[in-house]
Amino acid sequence: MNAVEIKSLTKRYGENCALRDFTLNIEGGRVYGLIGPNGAGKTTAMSIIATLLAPDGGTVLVGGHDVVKEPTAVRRLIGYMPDFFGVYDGLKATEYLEFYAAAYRIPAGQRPGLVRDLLELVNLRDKADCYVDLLSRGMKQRLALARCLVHDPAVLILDEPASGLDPRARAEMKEVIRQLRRMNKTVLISSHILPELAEMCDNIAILEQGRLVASGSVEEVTAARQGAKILKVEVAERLPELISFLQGQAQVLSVDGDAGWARVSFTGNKSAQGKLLQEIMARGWPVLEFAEIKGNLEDAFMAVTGEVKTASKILMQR
Ligand SMILES: Nc1ncnc2c1ncn2[C@@H]1O[C@H](COP(=O)(O)OP(=O)(O)OP(=O)(O)O)[C@@H](O)[C@H]1O
Repeated sequence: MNAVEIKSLTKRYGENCALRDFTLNIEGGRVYGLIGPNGAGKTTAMSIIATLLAPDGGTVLVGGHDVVKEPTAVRRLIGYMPDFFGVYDGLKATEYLEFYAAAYRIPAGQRPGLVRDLLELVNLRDKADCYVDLLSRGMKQRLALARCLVHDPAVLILDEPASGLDPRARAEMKEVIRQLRRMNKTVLISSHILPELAEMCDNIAILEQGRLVASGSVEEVTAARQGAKILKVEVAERLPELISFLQGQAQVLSVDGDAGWARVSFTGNKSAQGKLLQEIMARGWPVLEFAEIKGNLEDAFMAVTGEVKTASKILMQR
């Protein structure tokens, strides 16, 4: 059964269309990653699911309840962690969670046990008596996640929970999310940290300029992109010139040279790859490496988003 059903969701901010006909079904008990570059519409989509923002069109159902018509029922089912949040000064971690437990009308007798369990879950048991404003950023993020779990929601909406964390804090956050999956929670998590999302998520959805451009299991999305392989072309000199040359070639969707070599999104087959290599060599570039990079989530992301940019470029040229 789908825990969240997003259908033809549209949201505009004035002239700016932040979500365009966005449709996605999120199966119960699974972890979904929402990936997209800055401004893709991830926070907008999550705010609508969390009943904090009204859509301009389309529907979102959480546990069968409409976010616009039945916000109270939806709020009972979800825990939402925004990408930016504050913690109250002068409260200890335990008091902070007890405050939220009271707000959710958890009976007073149950609160101490619940708070202990939540602190245990997010690995903050030894910080129970620490003032929250003195916790590290990673600890605050985990405490905020514990806060989202106070009312035992079935669905968690986590907007960039690992942003700004160092590698150790990210690993700890990742472990908590794995634990949520074991607890059979449905989790929608947004991030820019693609390889980490791949490890944590069952499924991914890629948003670009408010549109869903790919969704499915990590493996499916990667396989679907096989039509657009990523080639690594490394040359000893004249890289900018090579990039311009490649951009003008048939079957090249996009070229990125940020890593010191050309990352080419290429739709041709093996023989077309061979021809491309011959062309490059015939023009005198000293080729150090010419290889197909095995697909992973990051490549899929690059290929997909590159494709969208290319598509928009083509449309604009018409
Ligand atoms: N309150 C607002 N008023 C006007 N425009 C907004 C508002 N919030 C978001 N936008 C615009 O809507 C688009 C989508 O923004 P959104 O924050 O949803 O993207 P995002 O994918 O979460 O980005 P990021 O990864 O940078 O957080 C952007 O173009 C953004 O500038």
